Amino acid sequence: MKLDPASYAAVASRAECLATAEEMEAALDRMATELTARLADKDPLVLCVMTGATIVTGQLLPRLDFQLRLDYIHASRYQGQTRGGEIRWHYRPSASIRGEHILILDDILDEGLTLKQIIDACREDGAASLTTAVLVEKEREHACSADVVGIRVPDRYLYGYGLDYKNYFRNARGLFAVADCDR
Ligand SMILES: O=P(O)(O)OC[C@H]1O[C@H](OP(=O)(O)OP(=O)(O)O)[C@H](O)[C@@H]1O
Ligand code: HPA
Repeated sequence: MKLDPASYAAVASRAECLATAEEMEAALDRMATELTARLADKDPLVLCVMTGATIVTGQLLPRLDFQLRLDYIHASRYQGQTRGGEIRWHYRPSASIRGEHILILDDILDEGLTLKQIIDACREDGAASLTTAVLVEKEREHACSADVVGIRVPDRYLYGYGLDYKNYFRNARGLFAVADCDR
């Protein structure tokens, strides 16, 4: 569904900035340092979890100054809504995973159900090792944890840096929480 320009502007005007672009860049720097320590000698296969992880992947990879390869994996459970449902698999690169040191990159760990299913899938497909990294983690319980986290924020509905609100705002420069009335 499309958001009309007036509604788009109203959502943006009511949203609260939780982290500026500068703070998100600092989070990406910290992630790069931690991932370099873990993976620089592993020739990892990086899996970008589509679609939300496109921004963190694009911003993080140039900060990783070592040998790696990039592929993607696509499982989603929000479908443009603000509450998650059943996981839908769109692409699972099973044949490429066996024997590889896998780095799963996602934009957010919320309930953790998406990451848990992706971890289970990569184990089932024979990954040699698994490292997980998320740009944002909500302060709440999760079905699984991530090894590397960029920034931790309160449990509100977020957009920006890859995170969408009704399929919009992935390009927002900063991390924003929508107002309760927009949730
Ligand atoms: O921890 P969870 O509660 O499972 O939520 C996290 C997942 O939700 C979002 O994906 P979404 O299904 O919205 O697809 P998208 O990447 O296309 O936005 C996000 O990109 C994570 O993959
Ligand atoms: O807070 C969120 N915002 C956008 N996408 C999401 N997917 C899980 N949680 C969120």
